[in-house]
Amino acid sequence: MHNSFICDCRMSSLSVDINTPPSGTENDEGNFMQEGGYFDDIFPTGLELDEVSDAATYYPSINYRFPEQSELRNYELLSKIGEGAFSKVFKAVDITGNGQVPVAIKAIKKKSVYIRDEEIDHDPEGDEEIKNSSRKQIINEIAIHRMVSKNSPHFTKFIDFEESATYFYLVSELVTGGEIFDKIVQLTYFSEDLARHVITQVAIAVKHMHYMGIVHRDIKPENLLFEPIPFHGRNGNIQKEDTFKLGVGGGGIGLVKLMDFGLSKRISSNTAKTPCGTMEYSAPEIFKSEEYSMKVDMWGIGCVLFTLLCGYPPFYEKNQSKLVRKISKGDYEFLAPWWDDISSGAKNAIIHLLEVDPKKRYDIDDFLNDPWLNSYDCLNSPNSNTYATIEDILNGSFDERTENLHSALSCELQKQVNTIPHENDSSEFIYMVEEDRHLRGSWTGELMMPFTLDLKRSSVYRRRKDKLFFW
Ligand SMILES: Nc1ncnc2c1ncn2[C@@H]1O[C@H](COP(=O)(O)OP(=O)(O)OP(=O)(O)O)[C@@H](O)[C@H]1O
Repeated sequence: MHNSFICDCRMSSLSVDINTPPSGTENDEGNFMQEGGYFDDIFPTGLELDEVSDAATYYPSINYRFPEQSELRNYELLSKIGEGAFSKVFKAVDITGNGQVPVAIKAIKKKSVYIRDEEIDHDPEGDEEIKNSSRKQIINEIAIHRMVSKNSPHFTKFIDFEESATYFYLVSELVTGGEIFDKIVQLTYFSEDLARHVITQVAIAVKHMHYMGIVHRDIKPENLLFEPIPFHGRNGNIQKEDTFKLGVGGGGIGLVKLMDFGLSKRISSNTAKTPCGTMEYSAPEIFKSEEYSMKVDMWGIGCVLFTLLCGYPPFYEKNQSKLVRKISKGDYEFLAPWWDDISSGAKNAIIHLLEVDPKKRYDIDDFLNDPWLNSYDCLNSPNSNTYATIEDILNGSFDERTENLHSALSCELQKQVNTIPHENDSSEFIYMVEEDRHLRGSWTGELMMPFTLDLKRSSVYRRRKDKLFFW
């Protein structure tokens, strides 16, 4: 489903001047299409779906390097850096003079979103309804992305939005390290300190979301990106983690950012009912159709932590119904020899996260206070080069905000908590919901998101399984 993160920085060779807008599509103010769409107040580049659809015909047929470029107005796509089930993600630059820092653009083909809806909607009342529901999904993703990333470094920053006849374009901060998933593949598994470094930052991000009344619902290593820090594999071996430094990171992983809000949801009463997520990381209550809450994210954190520490996910079965049975019973093991050297503190944290009963499961504050999470092995080894050096600071791999994750945690949380709009005074979100009501057609409840069982890239698992087999 995802391509590896290959940051190819070559400029695309466009054969036309894409700074020149297509004729006949601008209004007097220079805005593309008619103003007044409900996106306009939320997103400066907002466009109305129907008006845009007609405009597609004005585009000259040009051989762009990427077809997604042809209808994109303000950015030039440079290279493809990722792919989701229904989208392609590109490295791009703003061509309107609003900054030269490269950004990431997720181009979602509308048709694929509509087809996905058709597959899962049992009784669609026609195209319009499907379009509206898809649009609602996208609005939801953008609004949540925009809200949560405003005041926290642990999310990819939301930057902009464009809509054309064929695509939704979501513009966000470009994170250059790649996915944590690929790091697990590269290193096979992480030291406990590096696992703490990653999962603490995920927990801070989740705390931020939960405080805003938003549940992410798709926490997995593929949705965790990182800013790189210099990496020197032990003895030149790139598959061995280097020294971990508190406040800096290790294994080439610095700041960690949570992304992909496609399944995120604002839940007012702390509960939600729509089954969704990536199967291996989904909590048992989802399969049991019970009401579930913010605690599903805690299960996701548990699955990620387990995977970071041993290199394979806690639940894996090719057969989906067997997988569901295993998850429902919380049937996982700390298999020897993989878990022999992993501390009881780490196992204890996982046991509390992978607790089948959501009422007994850790909530985000319980996890942030977990003793294992709040201790670092490197602090107990006097000879190790634990802290950031001048070199780290000079080469930018030192992140002041996380100078000492151990103590910065509470300070960071406090800072974030102070800037989070409280549930009741989140006018932006309320506004979005109000605007949603203006959608044509009726909105008939939530979509059932399909489970995506994708272990194609889980070479981690295969590698571990092979090793187990030959052990
Ligand atoms: N801001 C970003 N910076 C760098 N890479 C990114 C960024 N956003 C996305 N990517 C890359 O593109 C991939 C796909 O993005 P994303 O997960 O948002 O797409 P999706 O269609 O929602 O995927 P999925 O099918 O998992 O839901 C990511 O896994 C990541 O490798």
